[in-house]
Amino acid sequence: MNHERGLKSVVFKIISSSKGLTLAMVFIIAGAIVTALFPPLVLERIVNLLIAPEQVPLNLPLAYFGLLAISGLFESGQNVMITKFGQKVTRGLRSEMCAKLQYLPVAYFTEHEPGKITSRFVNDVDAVDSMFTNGIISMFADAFKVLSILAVIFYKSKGLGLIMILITPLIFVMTRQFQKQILQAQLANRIAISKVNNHVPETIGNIRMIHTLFRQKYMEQKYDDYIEESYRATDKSNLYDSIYSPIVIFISACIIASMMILAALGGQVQQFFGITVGTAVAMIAYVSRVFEPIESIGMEIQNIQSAVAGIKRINEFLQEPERKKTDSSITNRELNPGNGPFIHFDHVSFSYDQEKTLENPIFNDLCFTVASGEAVTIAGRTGAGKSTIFRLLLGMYSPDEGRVLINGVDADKIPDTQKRKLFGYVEQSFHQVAGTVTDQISLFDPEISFTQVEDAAKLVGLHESILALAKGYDTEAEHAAFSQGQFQLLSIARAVAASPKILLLDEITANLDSDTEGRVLEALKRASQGRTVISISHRLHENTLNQRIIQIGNQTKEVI
Ligand SMILES: Nc1ncnc2c1ncn2[C@@H]1O[C@H](COP(=O)(O)OP(=O)(O)OP(=O)(O)O)[C@@H](O)[C@H]1O
Repeated sequence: MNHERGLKSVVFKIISSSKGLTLAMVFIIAGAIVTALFPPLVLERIVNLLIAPEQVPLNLPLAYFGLLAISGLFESGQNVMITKFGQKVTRGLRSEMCAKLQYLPVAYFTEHEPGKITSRFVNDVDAVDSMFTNGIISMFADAFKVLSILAVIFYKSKGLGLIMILITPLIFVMTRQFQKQILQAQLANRIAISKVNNHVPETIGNIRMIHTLFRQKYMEQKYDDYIEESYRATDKSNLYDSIYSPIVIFISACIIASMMILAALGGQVQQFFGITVGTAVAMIAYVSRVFEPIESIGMEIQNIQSAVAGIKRINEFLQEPERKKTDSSITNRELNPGNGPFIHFDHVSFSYDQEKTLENPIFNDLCFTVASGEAVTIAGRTGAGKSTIFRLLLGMYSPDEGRVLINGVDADKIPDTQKRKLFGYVEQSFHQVAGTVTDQISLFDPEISFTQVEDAAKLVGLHESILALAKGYDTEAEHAAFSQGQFQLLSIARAVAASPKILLLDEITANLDSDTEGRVLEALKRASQGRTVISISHRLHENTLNQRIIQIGNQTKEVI
């Protein structure tokens, strides 16, 4: 499956997978636009009959109320459908982005802060949602509403239609100006409020220093300035808000009054503007209906504008290059140790920064082998590249030159499906997942049975402690009061649960006291039986597993 495509094609895919919903939405929007035009036309007929004077058939007022009700229903339906459609797009987009995450190379996660990635999923997707629910679709619906009203007015009276066509863009420009001013004031208010919110904890946190250095007046003044800023901004926003409506009412009254005056004039003007009393009533109804969608279009444009940046960022995220393809034909059997070296770093050169590969590589022509069942320790100063060796072995990165081989197979070609049966990776600290104690060990892997989970816990000596918990293996991990050492044992159990051939141990006793360290090392000895073990250690004098040591770190040709 290709996940390297832009937002546009993802949205098209979501839309085409929900054709029924899209068609229903288009139908309901069209219904809302058309049905809103009818009630004033019926009113026109009623008034004309009353003026005639003629009997008004009962079905006309009934039709008027019926049409108003249908139009209201379509209007509500439109809102429901647009929201539903927006939710559908948002859900589809989030799941597409989540799938994309799985295909990104490890480097992406080191180069981008977690907060920023999360913000793509939360704020930026919300921006797309608001673009659909309160932006582009409603904007088209409102634009059609305005156009259809103008068309009916033009059809009824050319002169009045022309006046409306000339005035509508002016009303739109005025509305946008008001909205921009209100938005600016609201933004200024938000900034002022965030300053106020920061100021309070800052004052509390530094209260002793403020007293000692006699800065009370200064802090008080700053607080007053911020709330004054917020007060002014709110005041401005309220002012624009409160004068907009009377202005609109005044303009609409002026339009209606001038229409009526022109319609009442005689001669040539009468021909151009002339309307019946009934039509005049209908025109009044139409004019008052045209302002609402114009105001909405302004807000929708604003929503679209503020969504643009988020949409751009999501687009970039979706188009991020994905990690190298693995070879799905590689089977577990191919990774069973054979005659040659089990692990082979074959003249490996590597640098994280591709542009500086030649100037400053982490490894330059690194060579070493590890036999099956052997236990080795990688040693070297901080930053020498010990963890990088693990990352290359796990296939997270590819060497710039040379090959990293496991039983003759390139490590970066090994598919994810084989990794757990091949590697058990124990890190310095335990990373808990949401779930039970069993889940901590199995990591929700359906191929790991409960017996395997239990065996792993027994192997590391945790079985009894787990049974002592309120719900044993079914205890939620957050309610299991494990010590740091027990968490590290859990980490080893997790690593060996799938019976991997290779154990990678990254400074696993670094954060433990000597007593706990002893227990963990004992568990480790048991877990290492029959496996190839590579450890990273700073404390070589404590190399209790009596392993061969591979020293790295002089950045020159290294053959070990
Ligand atoms: N994702 C990364 N992107 C760029 N540089 C990195 C990345 N990870 C590590 N490095 C750099 O590569 C070098 C080797 O890092 P590595 O973590 O392999 O060292 P280490 O020997 O395990 O260090 P330590 O003993 O401190 O854990 C360091 O200079 C580190 O800053």
